[in-house]
Amino acid sequence: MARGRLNSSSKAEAELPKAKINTQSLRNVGKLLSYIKPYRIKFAGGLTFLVISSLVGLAFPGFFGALIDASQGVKRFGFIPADLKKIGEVAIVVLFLQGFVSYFRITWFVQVAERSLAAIRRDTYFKLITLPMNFFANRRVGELNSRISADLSQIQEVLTTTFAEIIRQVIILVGGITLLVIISWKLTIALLVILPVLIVIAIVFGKFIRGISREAQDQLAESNTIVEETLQGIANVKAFVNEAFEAGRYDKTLQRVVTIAVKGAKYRGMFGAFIVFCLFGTVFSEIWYGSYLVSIHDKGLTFGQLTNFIVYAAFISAAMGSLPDLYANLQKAVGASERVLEILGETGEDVSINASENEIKQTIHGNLSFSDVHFAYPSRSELTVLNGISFDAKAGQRVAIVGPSGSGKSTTAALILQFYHPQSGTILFDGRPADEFALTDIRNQVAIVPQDVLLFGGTIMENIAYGKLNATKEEIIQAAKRANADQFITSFPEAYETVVGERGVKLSGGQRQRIAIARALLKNPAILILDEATSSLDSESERLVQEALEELMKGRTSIIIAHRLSTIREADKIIVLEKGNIIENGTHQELVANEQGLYRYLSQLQYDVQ
Ligand SMILES: Nc1ncnc2c1ncn2[C@@H]1O[C@H](COP(=O)(O)OP(=O)(O)OP(=O)(O)O)[C@@H](O)[C@H]1O
Repeated sequence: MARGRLNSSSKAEAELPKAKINTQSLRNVGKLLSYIKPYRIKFAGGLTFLVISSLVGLAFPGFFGALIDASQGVKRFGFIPADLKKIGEVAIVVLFLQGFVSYFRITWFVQVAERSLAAIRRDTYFKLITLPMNFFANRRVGELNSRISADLSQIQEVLTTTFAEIIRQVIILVGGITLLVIISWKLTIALLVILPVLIVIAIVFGKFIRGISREAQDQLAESNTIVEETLQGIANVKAFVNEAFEAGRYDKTLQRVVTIAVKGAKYRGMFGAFIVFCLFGTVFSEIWYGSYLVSIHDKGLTFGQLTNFIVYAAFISAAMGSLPDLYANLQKAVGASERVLEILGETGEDVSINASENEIKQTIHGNLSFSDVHFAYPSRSELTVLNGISFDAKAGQRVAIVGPSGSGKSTTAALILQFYHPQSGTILFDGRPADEFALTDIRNQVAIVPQDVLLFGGTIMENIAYGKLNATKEEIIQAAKRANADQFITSFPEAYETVVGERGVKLSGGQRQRIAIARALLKNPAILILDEATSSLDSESERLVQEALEELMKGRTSIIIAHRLSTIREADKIIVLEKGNIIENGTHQELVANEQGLYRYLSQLQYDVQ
């Protein structure tokens, strides 16, 4: 499973799929071009300079011919004298202008592309993080990540380079052929008969060889996966004494890489021989025929014209050779744009990109009710997860939700946070339906201490401040003290500046939980959801976490998703869920009194009922 996933992502990175270019797909891409609009003047300037620099680039070899002819006393163009010095002076002015135009063309294009791309990146990222949870249920993170990296980089390449290159090469191709015809139509016909055939063969052959090297790359990725897997699970490999097995497995894939690479090398060699023979053969034949035309003085060519011809022929062969790759790049960018547009077209949640607009407008005091809530996850609509749930939590009360795994406890929490919306029934805050509140008002006044606390790569200080971004240092330290976290934090040499997360210090489960509690304390919510960790902590850590939780729960409505029943005896109300139904409801004392009840049974499993 893991291997398949890793492979497919490395393949995706190697080659983005191409899309068909038609009016519909171009119209779609046109929508992304609206990001260029603010910079349209620069873009138009860049385009104009591009056309000028391409035309000048095309005209420049004319000087070579003129120089050679002038050296032999032949005057090529009426407007350029047959004087080496004068030709040199004109050429320097043209070169200077060309440099000037090229500089602005490149910097302007890159400026426009970088700025518009940053705007597209920002919008895509913002859209992604404000999309409803359900969107993420159906997609893999890796896939979404590639939208922001690979797809947008492809669009960027087209905007910065490919687009300009296509225009330049087309101008060179059309202009070059026209000039060739003017110089010598006989040589041009000879060239145009051979060149396209050669180029088509070269492209087809090149594609075939690329296919083989991609196959070798995929195979190599497969072998890298083995290394990754075994190193990650090295303890397993050693425990089962499977070193020899893994080495054999790795060796087998390496052999396959070598076989494919050797096969590729054979074709590559043939390709090289073909290029040497045919391409140089063509060049030789052209020069041979050209020299013959020069030798028959009356209807023939001048030396300068032959030189020009050779240079232009090189230009147009390069243009013909590069266009297929450029076109393929364009196709990939069209595909990438369509995928990015798909995300931009999704409907996001009602969250503003301006933090000031997300501030609390309506205060919630902490009364929470579920009224006949029915819910099924949109991605699995056939499975009813909550089947008519109704309960009340008055402001300041502690309500515990217990029940077997899969009974719908976490789903209830997700609904309180408005991650999903019930198909029927209502969730009420202070007696008013949730949809009468701004989404951000609800989420700003509900905090969750999750089972598995995710710390971001950054300092402990920053991680606690995630609960209130504008918190002062004193507030953060105060929250950490109340969460029983200050002591362990200050025991690190860098205290609050200690970097945690993937590249930093690893914190224990209990320490991470206390950071999460400090975060929630800073947020100071009216309603608190505690998703109790399933894995138990050692008793000292447990005591510290429990104390911190007591501090956190003070004075606010707390919904406790409990796995260990010992922690909820003092709850004002315990709701017992089974398969999405509330089957029991009452205080600990009331529920253990029910001899046939599920709660009593679950309690007996964990400890003796008292
Ligand atoms: N994102 C989701 N998409 C589809 N189905 C889901 C999703 N999350 C949970 N479910 C399903 O909903 C049901 C209830 O899951 P939920 O996580 O609410 O149970 P739980 O009581 O919290 O379980 P546990 O104690 O194991 O955490 C399960 O059948 C689960 O498979």
